Amino acid sequence: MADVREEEDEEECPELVPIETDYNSQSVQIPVTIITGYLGAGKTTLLNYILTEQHNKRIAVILNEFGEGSALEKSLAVSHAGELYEEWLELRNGCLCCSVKDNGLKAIENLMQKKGKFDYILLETTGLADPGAVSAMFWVDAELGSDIYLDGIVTVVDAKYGMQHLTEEKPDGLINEAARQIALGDLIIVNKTDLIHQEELDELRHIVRSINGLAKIIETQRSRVDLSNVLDLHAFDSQTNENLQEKFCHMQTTRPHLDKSIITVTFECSGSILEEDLNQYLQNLLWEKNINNKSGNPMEIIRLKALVSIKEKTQQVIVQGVHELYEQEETSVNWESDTERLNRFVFIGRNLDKEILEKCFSAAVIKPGESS
Ligand SMILES: Nc1nc2c(ncn2[C@@H]2O[C@H](COP(=O)(O)OP(=O)(O)OP(=O)(O)O)[C@@H](O)[C@H]2O)c(=O)[nH]1
Ligand SMILES: [Zn+2]
Repeated sequence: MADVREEEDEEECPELVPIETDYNSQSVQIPVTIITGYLGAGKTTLLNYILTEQHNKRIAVILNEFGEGSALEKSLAVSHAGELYEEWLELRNGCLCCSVKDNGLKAIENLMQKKGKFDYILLETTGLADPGAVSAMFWVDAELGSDIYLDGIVTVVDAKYGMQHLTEEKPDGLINEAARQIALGDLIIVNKTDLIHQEELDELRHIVRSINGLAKIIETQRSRVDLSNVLDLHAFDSQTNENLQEKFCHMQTTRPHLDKSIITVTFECSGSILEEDLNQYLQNLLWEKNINNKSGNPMEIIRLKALVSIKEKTQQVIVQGVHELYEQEETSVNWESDTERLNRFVFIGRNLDKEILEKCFSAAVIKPGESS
């Protein structure tokens, strides 16, 4: 990594080269951004756009074909029958590309060996993939976790067909893939706006927001989006803390728009919680699934973010969750005073009931002034 930088900066006076802590630290962590979205929404168009834009990064692109029988149409990919993954291609700006057939982890390991050659990974999922399962790859493997981190999930929505994808009924009450992809997005790109009228666009935007009350929504044509909106989002680590604080102020619980629809629920609750009680609350919700809504249906959490106050900890703790996986991380931010500790939660999922979610958490909280 250092060699690459030196080559680049060869002509410059060394004293003027800014010190980037990332490059100086022992192990450089490489961010991975997952690009998801329904079939044909504009994911590859977005990848190509990112690669050709000015970004001063060496980007590795992984095209992910988990479980898909059909051949990739990608002009970027090279096909070699019978091989797990395919040749690396050199792209513009020294970027790299490879196509992953089955085992995402293997491909990333392969990538890691070439780590010196790039500093960002973009992973395009197939249109029907559950980005939650893909993002889990970066959470379950601790060793990998030390080299790569999940930066964010970008969901591309087809402005013309998005509504149709979202309203499609699934058998046996399964979650609609298009809705799940929106629920998991940290950034949602509503693409192909050239193909629809403003009123349709407003309606689609409204539905997207009703599903995900947390994500930033951007409208595009040909997936042309300012790269600062896509890369380095830090959506899954404690650097989001400030960001999250600010977002909470604007965010509210959304109302369902479609049948069995996915919504966002937010709430605040003051006080502190014992770590074991927090784990119990999250595990009841995510693992046991024994917290039901008023109709008796278990709540299904797809995405969760929270800022919590753990008893005896001076620092704010951030909780991140995707489906059954969750993680707590201490932030660098201290609580200002013991009396003003405010826990804040965002849940995105199905069959959610704000009142019940809040009540269950609140029951485990030690209110200011109370002793445990
Ligand atoms: N009219 C219009 N067409 C677009 C726009 N963006 C992309 N397309 C076209 O839509 C088609 C699908 O785009 P891709 O980028 O391949 O979509 P994808 O999500 O990667 O598709 P899959 O990988 O097959 O799921 C291509 O023919 C693009 O040229 C847009 O903003 N407007
Ligand atoms: Zn594609």
